[in-house]
Amino acid sequence: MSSVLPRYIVVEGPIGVGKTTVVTRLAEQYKARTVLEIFEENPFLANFYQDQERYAFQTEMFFLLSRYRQQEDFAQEDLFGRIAVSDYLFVKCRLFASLTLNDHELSLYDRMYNILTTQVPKPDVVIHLTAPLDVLLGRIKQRGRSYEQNMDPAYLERLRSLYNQFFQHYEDTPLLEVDTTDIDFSRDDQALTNLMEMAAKCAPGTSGQ
Ligand SMILES: Nc1ncnc2c1ncn2[C@@H]1O[C@H](COP(=O)(O)OP(=O)(O)OP(=O)(O)O)[C@@H](O)[C@H]1O
Ligand SMILES: Nc1nc(=O)c2ncn([C@H]3C[C@H](O)[C@@H](CO)O3)c2[nH]1
Repeated sequence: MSSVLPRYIVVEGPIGVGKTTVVTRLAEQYKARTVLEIFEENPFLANFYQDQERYAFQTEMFFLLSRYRQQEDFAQEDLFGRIAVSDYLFVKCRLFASLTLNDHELSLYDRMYNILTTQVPKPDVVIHLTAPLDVLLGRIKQRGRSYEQNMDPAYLERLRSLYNQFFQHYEDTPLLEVDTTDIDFSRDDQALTNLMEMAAKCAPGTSGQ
């Protein structure tokens, strides 16, 4: 492929769809650097899955502040010559918060979110990965993180449709939507190459030729 590749690519989509898989495989194939979400550090996450109402605010604040910190570091690094690939958009924080927080919590949350979001670097292209609910549940089960095993399918479905709605109206950057039901990016090298070609065609100032 002789195309000019996008410099900063974000991969998004609901829980278990395969974001991290795609990002790490792209990073291997294109010697890119990664900006991966650090969810293991969130001390509230396992409790959140036990009792969402009680732990939602702490969980969302922790994700918001730690992602902000990570984006701040990323913005200061010299990207020259190297592609960067991330498994989240900053707005992910706000999407989850809108699902999990009550009205009072959300209005307090927004005061912080609206200040922080202005500083965040914008990708050249966003890849939105999709899959039906049963496929997501299957991947989450197969991955086997203990605290996710009793995830309410209704929660995952609300998140899935929130992502679909959000990207239907998304205009901030070029967008590529990919149904992953029958594509296994963890094994299929050609699928990964095709994905990068499509992303390059989408991004401004680049060409997939
Ligand atoms: N296209 C695919 N086909 C089949 N299995 C996949 C595919 N992509 C990822 N998987 C598998 O599904 C599971 C979830 O993938 P992954 O951890 O990459 O999802 P994620 O979107 O990053 O999840 P999270 O939102 O929790 O961070 C993993 O076990 C992975 O190996
Ligand atoms: N409540 C909540 N808010 C977020 O911003 C958020 N981002 C990720 N997650 C959960 C999904 C996976 O279990 C796990 C890894 O993505 O962390 C979140 N949960």
